[in-house]
Parts: sequence; structure tokens; C-alpha cells
Amino acid sequence: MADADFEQRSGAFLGWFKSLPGATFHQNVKIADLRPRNAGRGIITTADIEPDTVLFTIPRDSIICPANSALPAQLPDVFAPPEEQGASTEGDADDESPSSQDSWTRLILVMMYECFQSPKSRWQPYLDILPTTFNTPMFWTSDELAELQASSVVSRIGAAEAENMIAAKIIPVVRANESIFFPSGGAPSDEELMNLAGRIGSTIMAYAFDLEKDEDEEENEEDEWVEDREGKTELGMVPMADVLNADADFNAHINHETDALTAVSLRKIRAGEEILNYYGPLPNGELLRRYGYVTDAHRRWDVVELSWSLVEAALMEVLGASEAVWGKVVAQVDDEEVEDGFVVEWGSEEPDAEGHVDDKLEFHGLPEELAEQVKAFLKVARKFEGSMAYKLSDSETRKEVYLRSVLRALELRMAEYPTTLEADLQQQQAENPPGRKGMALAVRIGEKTLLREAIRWTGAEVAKLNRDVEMSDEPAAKRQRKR
Ligand SMILES: C[S@@+](CC[C@H](N)C(=O)[O-])C[C@H]1O[C@@H](n2cnc3c(N)ncnc32)[C@H](O)[C@@H]1O
Repeated sequence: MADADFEQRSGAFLGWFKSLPGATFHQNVKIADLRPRNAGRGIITTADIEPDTVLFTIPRDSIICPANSALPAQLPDVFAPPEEQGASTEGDADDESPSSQDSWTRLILVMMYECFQSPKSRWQPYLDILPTTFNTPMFWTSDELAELQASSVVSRIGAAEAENMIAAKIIPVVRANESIFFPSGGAPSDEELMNLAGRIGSTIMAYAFDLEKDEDEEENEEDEWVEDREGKTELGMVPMADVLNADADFNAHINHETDALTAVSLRKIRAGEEILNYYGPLPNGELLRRYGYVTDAHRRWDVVELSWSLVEAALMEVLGASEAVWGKVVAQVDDEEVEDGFVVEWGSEEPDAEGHVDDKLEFHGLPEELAEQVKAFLKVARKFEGSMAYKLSDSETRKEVYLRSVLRALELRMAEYPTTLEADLQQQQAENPPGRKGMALAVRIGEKTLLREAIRWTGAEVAKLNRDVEMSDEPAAKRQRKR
């Protein structure tokens, strides 16, 4: 978008926002063009801001959501409360009928309705600054996706699920109500509807807010809170709040009050600094999937998924158990209790009350549930220890087998990435690839760094048990001792 057009849209949006009854916009902040650092629009300060300052106020009736839209009154059956539809509030994943809408599909319908009102929508200046292109992996080519290598984010993109949902719950509603969606005729093709709904879905993913009730009211409700969140929270598009970019080290928070949402500074913000919100302790893979960007500060919450099948393969290898013997072990474990996979993470803290995180990256240990599950299998495996490389009757030996097996599983997991961490770091330093390639590289470097530290930590735990065994760079299985 040309600079003049970009600035013109920002200006029109700001003018519209300030004209809303009840809206405020602090004199020391402004909407900025942050495209040179690949961050689109953002909000920066023009002078120092003190802690606890209201930066802007968004009246609730300016939010795009079913409660403020003219659409639900025209489609009462589609927007009936979930209990009247006989469906769950958050949508029943298995119920693909158009009559089973959730907060997500309700907002897609409302947003589509507003887009078709263009240029007459009362939110037009706001709709004009929403994105039309995305960097989320949903829109990547297969070559770009291949750069994510063995990252589990690839399996969570959900492009097919999104298409199915739109085909089942959005297009039929629009088609059955063309006179409402397109009063002057000229209905788009199914393909055009699919593209628009896909774009709106991605916008909602990266921009929408959960519309909590007033925080004071929630505090008073105590036990009802959970039930209430599941039953009544809606998603909404919140003008101005969603112009804020975000990071793990952030300086502002959105408060949900009765008649308005306010953006409030959490600490002193110096002139020229960007005002940043917080999207939660998300790993970079997830930040990329939902928002289409990655940051260094989010590496602290990176994760690697370790499948149980990989741990099982490692256990069999370390124990020297044949398929037949292992099959007998598996048959005696309650499969209802068996988890399919585990999440390896750093164990980093969330930001403090002022939005600060420390920048230390330190591995704090393996998932407890993983230890429990291996323990449960080894307890059964004791019965077959005659056919295995270890006598499993004492707990120290079982601990050793557990650690060696997890170590091996982590090594196998690392080997699923076709390039090494060292090669990736070298590529990053030499090429510093821009855009999607650079983000994919950052995601896999983050995951491999975590795996390397998990391997180092587990190896050190093994070494503590076996002071007489020298640690080498060989795979764990080759180091195993026969007992
Ligand atoms: C709620 S919007 C924020 C406003 C957005 N920059 C815009 O121009 O409309 C969220 C989107 O902003 C971008 N974004 C947010 N935080 C960012 C950051 N720290 N660095 C780069 N891009 C960021 C991402 O594209 C994300 O999907």
C-alpha cells in the first residue's frame, strides 16, 4: 500500500475513533507506520507516559460483535443462544450443521455482513485498516511450509478444517439469506465467499478479543466465573485496541469495564517507545500460526512435542525388548491412561506485573507426566525383565532406564529435523533470510535449541546416576550398559 494511502487510512480511522461518544485518545500517543520493521501499524508515544495512564478508551458499543450488529435480529435462528440450538457455546467440532454456530462463526458472519455493507458500514474507517494479506502459515506455499521442517506447528495449521467449517456453517447461512447479505443483489460466487470468510477468519484469529465482562463484576462472581466464560463470552473486533502490537516484554494492558475497554500503561513508557500488549506465554510456533510473526522474547515459551511412540521406540531400544515382549507390556497397561504425546518446554515464568520478563533461557526439567507414564510401563515391564537388558526391580535402575530412554527419544526427535542447529545458526548469520523463510528458520532454531538443552540436561541427569560412565557424543542407546 502506498505511503499516502496508508497514512490517509490511519488518519481517517483515528478521526472516526475520536468521534465515537465516550472514546478517548491520549495526547501523548499516536498511530505509527511500523512497516519498515514488518509490524504494520502500531501505537507509539510522542512524550513520556506515567504508569497507570489511560492511553485510550473504547466504548463497548463501538466493538464489532453480535450484540452490536444488525444481523442477529434478522437471523434470530442462527444467532439463538447455544442452549436453544442444543449445541455447546464454543461450537461442537463434530456438529457441522449451519444451525450450530459458535462465537467464532457468529463473528465471521457479522464481519461478512459488515463487509458487504461497504462503503455504508458504520465501521467503514475501521474495516479499511484491517489486513487483506497475512503471513500466517495458512497462506504459505508448500515450499515455505517445508522450511518449518519437523515443527509440530505444521500439523496445527488447520487449513482443511477451516475450509470445512466455512463450507458447513458460513456459506449455507449466507446463501439462504442473500436478501439480507446483498440487498441490492450481486451475490458473490462460493469461491469468493470462501476467500472472504477465510480472510475474515484469519483477521479474527490475529485481531479479535474475548469480550470479558467488567473485571470487578467477575471478581464478585467467584465460582460462577468459569461457567460464565464458557456460557456467555463473545469474540469481538475492538477498534484501536487491535492497533497495538504485542510482545512478551510489554507495557500496556486492556481492561474490560462495564461500558468501555481501556488501554492502560503498566509502567513508565518513554517518548518514542512502542506501546505493546501481551498475547500470552506463546511459543514462537504458535505466535506464527495465530499472528504471523515471531519475536526473540517469545523463545522462552518455545515447545517441542515428543510423541509417545518415539518414547516407546526408545524404551524398547534401551531395554533391548523385542516387539513381541513389548506387545505383552502394552497389553497390560490401561490404554485409557496412556497419553499420545508430551510437551517439552523451558519452564520459563510469565511476565511480572509491569510486563517485564528476564532474558535468561534455562531448561528446568522434563514433563512430570512423561516420567509418570514411563514409570507405569516400567512397572509392568518388570514382569518380563528376563527378556530385557535391565533388571527393573530396583527404582534406581528404573530411573536410569527412564532417563536413557527419554534421552534417546529426544535425540530421535532432533533427528527428525533435516538440518542441524549449527547449520541453521550459520544460515541465519550468513543470509538472515527475510519474511516467511526467516520466521520459519527462527521457529526451528528455537525448537532445536530447546531440544539441545533438554538433551544436555537429561544427559547430565544420567551422568549423576552413573558417575563411572563417561558421557560421550554417542547416542544414548550405544552407551547403555548390560545389567
Ligand atoms: C492486533 S494486530 C496489531 C496491529 C497490526 N500491526 C496492524 O497493522 O493492523 C496483530 C498483528 O500485528 C502484527 N504484530 C503484532 N505484534 C507484532 C510484533 N511484535 N512484531 C511484528 N508484528 C507484530 C502481526 O501481523 C499480528 O498479526
